[in-house]
Amino acid sequence: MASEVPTLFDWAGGRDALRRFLDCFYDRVEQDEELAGFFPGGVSEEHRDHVTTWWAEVLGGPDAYTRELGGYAAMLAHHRNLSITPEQRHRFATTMSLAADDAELPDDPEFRAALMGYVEWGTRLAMHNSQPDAEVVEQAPVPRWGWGVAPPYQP
Ligand code: HEM
Repeated sequence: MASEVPTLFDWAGGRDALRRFLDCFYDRVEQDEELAGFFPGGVSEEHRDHVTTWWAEVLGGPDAYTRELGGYAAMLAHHRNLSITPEQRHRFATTMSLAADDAELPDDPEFRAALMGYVEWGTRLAMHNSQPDAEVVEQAPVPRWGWGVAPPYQP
């Protein structure tokens, strides 16, 4: 039954696992010649914490980004005018895949396909919205990502 399918948040291992993932990611970003320039002085504790809260909500956990951190509009505002290039977007996305390995997130094909589906979607939107002349959707709910076509196989 569909109601028995776990959320991606629970499958990942909850907030602690997502924080581990994002720490591995931003530790790589800080050393990356393509991406480090976005975060002068390094990626702050506050940034790591806020982005973890975002990811938790997207993957089906608590909706704290919406309730406490300004929701979609706040996230959007952080990306405006960053002028992300296709090369930077690609590096960002592939670095997330490496960070998922570093953090030892579940490596079943279904989970990783769903995770990287969101990364591909999110980075393309971030790149679009970051262009100085972008037409953007200012108000939208925080997305809720699911398993797509391949939930865990449960005989
Ligand atoms: C799946 C894709 C992405 C997600 C989920 C994401 C998530 C977020 C969130 C939630 C924030 C706001 C944090 C807060 O509330 O304090 C943020 C800020 C930021 N993001 Fe992203 N982001 C993505 C893609 C990108 C890309 C592709 C880049 C650049 C290559 C980028 C660069 C930044 C920067 C520089 C900030 C901080 C801006 C500031 O503090 O003014 N993001 N991101």
